[in-house]
Amino acid sequence: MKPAASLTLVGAGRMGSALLHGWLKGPEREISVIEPSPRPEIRALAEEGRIQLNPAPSESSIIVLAVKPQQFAAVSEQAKAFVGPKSVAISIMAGVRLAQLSRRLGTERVIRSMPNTPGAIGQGVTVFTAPEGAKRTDLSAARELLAPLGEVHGPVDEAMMSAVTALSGSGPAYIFLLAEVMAEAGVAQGLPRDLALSLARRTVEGAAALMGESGDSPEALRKAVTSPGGTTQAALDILMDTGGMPALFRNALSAAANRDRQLSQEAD
Ligand SMILES: NC(=O)C1=CN([C@@H]2O[C@H](COP(=O)(O)OP(=O)(O)OC[C@H]3O[C@@H](n4cnc5c(N)ncnc54)[C@H](O)[C@@H]3O)[C@@H](O)[C@H]2O)C=CC1
Ligand SMILES: O=C(O)[C@@H]1CCC=N1
Repeated sequence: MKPAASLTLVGAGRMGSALLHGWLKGPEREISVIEPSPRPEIRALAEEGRIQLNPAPSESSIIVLAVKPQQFAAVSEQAKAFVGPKSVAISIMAGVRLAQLSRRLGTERVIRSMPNTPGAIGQGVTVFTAPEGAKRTDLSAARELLAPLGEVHGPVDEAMMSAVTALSGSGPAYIFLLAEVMAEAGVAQGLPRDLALSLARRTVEGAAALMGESGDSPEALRKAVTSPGGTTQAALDILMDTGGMPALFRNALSAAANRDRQLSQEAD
């Protein structure tokens, strides 16, 4: 089969590798990976001839930037060598704005996106934004590239991206923390650690799967667990009290969104 348009991934860390694995399951295409410290699995893919690792620069149809935002200024000098008039650059970096991508990469054809780690198993959600007047082909390239990670929303107004990052980009960490602290609280109630961790994990996994399969709202599902005057109500009276989860999450998301805005300033 004829390889599709060439694709260059810059940075094959946690998220870059997740993207790469999705692409390798899709239609055949020429994929280059720029990564100074490749993981063994990336080296193995290069040895199998499925990707080209650290090739000499040449114009690529699509360049995906998956390095840390703090590395972007330095990396852009290198990445620019893969960008030409026929290229579209898609960033998954937190904080780095469309205008900064354009300026550092020397092209107007840029897309800013925010995926999340469940994308590694195709269960993620990604939101993207694009400059006004972006080519339809660039928007569809972004949708196609991000689809292996799961659901894709966009293009949205760029002003939403800090909140998106705070909610769904960082969000999986909040859920993992929930499993951790539920397990610790079970230990405090006298359960053996292994059993507490296993109950917390299965509860988070099962609740997420039920939410997905039933399609019911989180609120309806919560109410279905809560017998009036029962045990759940006793716990929720604490969790939903002033200073409880609603206030904590408002503050936490505000801190994450502010950090995203700070990263934008640092990328200047
Ligand atoms: N981890 C997450 O949950 C999410 C991360 N992101 C964004 O994805 C980006 C990458 O994050 P992670 O994958 O977590 O970080 P990571 O640290 O796992 O990956 C970054 C990779 O970039 C490589 N790198 C460093 N200098 C390079 C260079 N000059 N050329 C090419 N590659 C270079 C590093 O060796 C590393 O493998 C960040 O900008 C982050 O904001 C976005 C959504 C979710
Ligand atoms: O923590 C971070 O900065 C990145 C962006 C969203 C998830 N991880």
